[in-house]
Amino acid sequence: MKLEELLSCIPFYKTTENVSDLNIDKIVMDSRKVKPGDLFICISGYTVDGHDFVNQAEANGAVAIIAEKPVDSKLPVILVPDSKRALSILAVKYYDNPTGKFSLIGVTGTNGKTTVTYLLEAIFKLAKQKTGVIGTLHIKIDDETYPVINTTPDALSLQQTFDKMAKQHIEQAIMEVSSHALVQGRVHGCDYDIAVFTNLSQDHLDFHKDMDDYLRAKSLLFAQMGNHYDTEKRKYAVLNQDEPASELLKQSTAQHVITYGIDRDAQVMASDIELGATGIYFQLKTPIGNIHIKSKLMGTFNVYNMLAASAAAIVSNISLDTIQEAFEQIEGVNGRFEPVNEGQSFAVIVDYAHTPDSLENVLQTVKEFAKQRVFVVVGCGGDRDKTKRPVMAQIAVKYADKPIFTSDNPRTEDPMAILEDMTNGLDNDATYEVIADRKAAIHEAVNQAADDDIIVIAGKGHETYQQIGHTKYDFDDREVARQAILAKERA
Ligand SMILES: CC(=O)N[C@H]1[C@@H](OP(=O)(O)OP(=O)(O)OC[C@H]2O[C@@H](n3ccc(=O)[nH]c3=O)[C@H](O)[C@@H]2O)O[C@H](CO)[C@@H](O)[C@@H]1O[C@H](C)C(=O)N[C@@H](C)C(=O)N[C@H](CCC(=O)O)C(=O)O
Ligand SMILES: Nc1ncnc2c1ncn2[C@@H]1O[C@H](COP(=O)(O)OP(=O)(O)OP(=O)(O)O)[C@@H](O)[C@H]1O
Ligand SMILES: N[C@H](CCC[C@H](N)C(=O)O)C(=O)O
Ligand SMILES: [Mg+2]
Repeated sequence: MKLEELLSCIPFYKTTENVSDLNIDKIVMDSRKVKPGDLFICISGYTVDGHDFVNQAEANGAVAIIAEKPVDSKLPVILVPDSKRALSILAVKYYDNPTGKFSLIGVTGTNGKTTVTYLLEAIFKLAKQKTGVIGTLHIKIDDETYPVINTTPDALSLQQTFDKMAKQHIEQAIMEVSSHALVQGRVHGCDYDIAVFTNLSQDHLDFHKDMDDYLRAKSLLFAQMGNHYDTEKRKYAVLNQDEPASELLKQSTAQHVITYGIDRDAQVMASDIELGATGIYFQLKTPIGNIHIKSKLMGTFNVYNMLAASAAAIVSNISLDTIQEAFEQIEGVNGRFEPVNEGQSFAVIVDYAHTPDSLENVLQTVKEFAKQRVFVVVGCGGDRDKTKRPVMAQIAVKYADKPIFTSDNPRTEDPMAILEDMTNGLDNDATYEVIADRKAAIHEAVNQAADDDIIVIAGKGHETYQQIGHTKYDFDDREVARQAILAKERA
């Protein structure tokens, strides 16, 4: 591509020399990945500054540099005021605005994003649409999956993925949009047709100043929906009416709003909810009719997830029959309320609850049908929100008969210091165990469990590693639990 044509989307840039004859192969933001002919864009990160790697990009064959401050280079340098902002705009231009070529749903909120995207994928697939999914579990294009580092990828990888989706004729893309991504502009230039909000509760207060700041981050998704009132392709904000935070999101969008809820009057509602030990039943009331829903998912929180997905599906012209059938067919989501069953006489459930609200929801759900004791094996991630640690410990002690505090992903923190943050505020008479080694903690819970007890192993869900320091070691809660059960049976 001609560099000048690519740059036509950027106003008032400056160049150190004339670039009108220059062609670039592709845009690259990591100097280590530059190949001859590439354009290297310098991004100031949280860890390092991409401007410090210009020489490496040059040595790897870059033909030009985009920077937001002067750099020492023999190559032509294009100076922009904000290279992170320029990155997303250039990526959209380079990949020819891929999200204009299919319908795009963005899902944001503290909890439930992965679940809602999974539900929507199942619905659209049943409606015979070709789907693309981007989120915590993977990138999935039709039936092909690719690994991910972030829930929402950086702007360049994102537009590249969308381009791949467009080339494979994806009709409906569904993605999780994290608050980090919104603040960092990773989704600038995405043309959302529908933006879905699940809920807001405490998380990421290491990154966001306070809960207001966190909510403001979420509101960016709704503010970024374009202004199209085209009746052929309406845009919708799907909001949780029972969630006070939705009020600000409503104010943030100029688009149509469709609400869902259980407690307060909404356009898409659930009533006559029955929460069983093997699933949920409820009446789904919508502007286009009412249906009965039967699902193997568990807990009131999953009723909310199904409401959010139903509302987004309805405004995408999916029939109620399809929604009903999709929900009935769906097995659990990978690592969310996932049972580990080796025929043992007690239940083991692996869940991705890593926030106070999700932990409370899961334990409440389990308590509702527990015949005997509830165990919880839980820790908190290192290099993440420290303020959620004592709250999660309080919740564990409140709901579980046997809380066992352990390590999640300690990352660069001392595991014992994280455990102290968790347990420091607990009452003196609180009963719990601390076993820092996660494998040992899971084995202990399994060994102690008697008939009809329930063990919840929370926090890591689908993760197949444990990050200690900068190293990721193989670790899968489900596999470790399975081995523990088998070892107990052998003993
Ligand atoms: C705090 C944060 O958001 N960090 C993200 C950020 O990393 P960073 O700013 O540290 O990047 P950096 O290492 O300083 O690099 C800066 C620039 O220099 C370049 N570089 C670097 C080294 C080199 O040799 N050469 C070079 O050119 C890099 O390619 C980059 O362009 O930009 C990276 C690329 O986009 C992200 O992968 C990374 O996410 C890290 C892995 C992360 O853990 N993020 C978490 C907090 C996060 O974003 N989580 C949310 C989900 C949260 C939730 O839903 O609960 C998510 O969307 O994943
Ligand atoms: N609507 C909900 N409200 C509260 N808790 C929920 C909800 N849906 C799921 N959960 C809980 O949160 C955990 C994570 O769910 P899910 O992976 O769907 O959320 P997420 O928003 O994608 O999380 P992440 O921010 O890590 O990507 C689940 O394992 C469950 O414990
Ligand atoms: N997207 C979340 C995932 C947390 C998962 C939990 N296992 C942890 O490591 O804290 C984060 O990066 O904060
Ligand atoms: Mg997720």
